[in-house]
Amino acid sequence: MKSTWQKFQVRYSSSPSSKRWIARQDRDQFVKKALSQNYRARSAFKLLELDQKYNFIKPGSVFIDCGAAPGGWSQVVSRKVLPEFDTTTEEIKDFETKLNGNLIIAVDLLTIEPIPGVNVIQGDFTHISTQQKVKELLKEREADVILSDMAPNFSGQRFIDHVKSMELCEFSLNFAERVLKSGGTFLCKFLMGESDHEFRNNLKTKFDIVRHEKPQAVRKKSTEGYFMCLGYKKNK
Ligand SMILES: C[S@@+](CC[C@H](N)C(=O)[O-])C[C@H]1O[C@@H](n2cnc3c(N)ncnc32)[C@H](O)[C@@H]1O
Repeated sequence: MKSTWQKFQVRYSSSPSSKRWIARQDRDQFVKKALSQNYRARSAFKLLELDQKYNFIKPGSVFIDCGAAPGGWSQVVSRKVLPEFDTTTEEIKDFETKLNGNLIIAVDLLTIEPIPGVNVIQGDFTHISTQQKVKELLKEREADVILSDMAPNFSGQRFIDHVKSMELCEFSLNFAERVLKSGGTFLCKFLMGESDHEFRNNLKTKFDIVRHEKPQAVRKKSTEGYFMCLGYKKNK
């Protein structure tokens, strides 16, 4: 039986650009690791590396994963805090009690195939209506961890992509300020450029620790970076 990746190769391997993309994927150690460990995206290894360094994915917590499709990061969270869900193939009975206080919410413009223990919302995170759906799922709880791996559709123009990416960062920070608990964690992807230092300075007024990270799974030539923010200073 063919894997999803093999089926993709058969369907999309005709144009030169897709051939180049497929060749790059074939050489990529993180694509291979993702396939062998059954992660939907190589980006899972970015989150795994950051969690290994900062240990912020802890059981009994509320996680919001913005820009979650196809679901690699939510898989990482689910596997760590709900390991028993990952191995079961049976229908999970008594679902609520087995969540052990964990609440994982994944949001994306695109559809996300179900992930054990993860609540999926399809919608634009920059829209109030989508954020409202997240708040409804929170049921008055505050979030321990807000993740944003949101990326704009790439225009190929570095400055434009940077600006759009910083806009998404602003939206996720704005949301975080409303639902993140004191001491909470915020992790946000951005594309480096002229204004990221401004955003970083703003983050520094709101969190005890703000680090610029570039995990190994980020491609060398990419301008992508992450702001890892720990210790949210609520009401400051
Ligand atoms: C790099 S991918 C995320 C990969 C994901 N972390 C994973 O591990 O599978 C970026 C995602 O951001 C989503 N995105 C971009 N803008 C968005 C928005 N305004 N609202 C919700 N999702 C958005 C895209 O649809 C895309 O799926």
